[in-house]
Amino acid sequence: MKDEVAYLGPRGTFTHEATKALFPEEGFVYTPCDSIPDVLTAVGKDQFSYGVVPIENAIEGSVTLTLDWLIHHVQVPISGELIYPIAQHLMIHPLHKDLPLAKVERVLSHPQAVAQCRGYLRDHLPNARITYVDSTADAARKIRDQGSKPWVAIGPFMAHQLYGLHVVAESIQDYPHNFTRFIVVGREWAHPRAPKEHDKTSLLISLPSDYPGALHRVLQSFAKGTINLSRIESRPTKKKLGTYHFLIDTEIKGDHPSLHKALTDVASWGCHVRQLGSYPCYHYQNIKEIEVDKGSSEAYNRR
Ligand SMILES: O=C(O)C(=O)Cc1ccccc1
Repeated sequence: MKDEVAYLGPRGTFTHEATKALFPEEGFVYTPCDSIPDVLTAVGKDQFSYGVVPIENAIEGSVTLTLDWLIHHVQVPISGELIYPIAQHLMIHPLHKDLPLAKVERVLSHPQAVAQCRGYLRDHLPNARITYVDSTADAARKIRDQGSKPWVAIGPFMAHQLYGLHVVAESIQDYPHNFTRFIVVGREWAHPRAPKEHDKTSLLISLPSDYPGALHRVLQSFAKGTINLSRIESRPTKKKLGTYHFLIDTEIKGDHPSLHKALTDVASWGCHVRQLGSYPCYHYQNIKEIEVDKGSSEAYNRR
């Protein structure tokens, strides 16, 4: 019986690449889902052992859909992380491979991919209409299926191969060193061969409403336990403008006594604490023997 891994599909997404790097063994079946919520919901219903979705990008920041779905809609633990290189390519149906960019009428891609290439699009495709779709490979598939339309997609090198498109321009993201953090959700997991970079515990902390300086006191509790915080981000509670949940990533194992002490302290004076997961973190550089997107590995090597 093979363990099933759901990922943001269709085949050819960056998430597909990351899934192959995270689960390289024969013993897994990869199943593409249409959207990030579909992945997280299906894992939450135990339809899959694992799920893989993007959570943060080096240029555009957090994938807020992932964060909000984890906060408000599902209770699935984060069980792993991979930092993976991203190279965005501009691709077009072969029927239009000689079309001047000025004649392109529409650009399709995932919001994150569009945001990573805003400068390029302003300079080279100022008149094209932006259409957001659920993933980069979904955009490539639509260009294949809408052959006669003068449209382009932004996405991974592998997507142009899978969907028979022509690459108009490679690595069009506005900044070099473009990486995305992908998370594994579901069952406990560790990479079968790669050395982990470090452990991480992600927390969701909600402050008491009537406590001036509460956030400072939370940070003090971590500082007192010499717990390094690698990220802190506020997300709306969606209940009232100006009220937030705080997502805090700590570089410590979830069962470490120092973390237990800090969280006991913050809970004692009215904070609500939810552990989103405690998990090993990996970086692409340590996962050498995995098939990767040509553009991404080239982009990585050009870092
Ligand atoms: O995985 C994909 O291809 C996506 O569409 C999500 C995404 C978009 C941009 C960078 C990383 C992941």
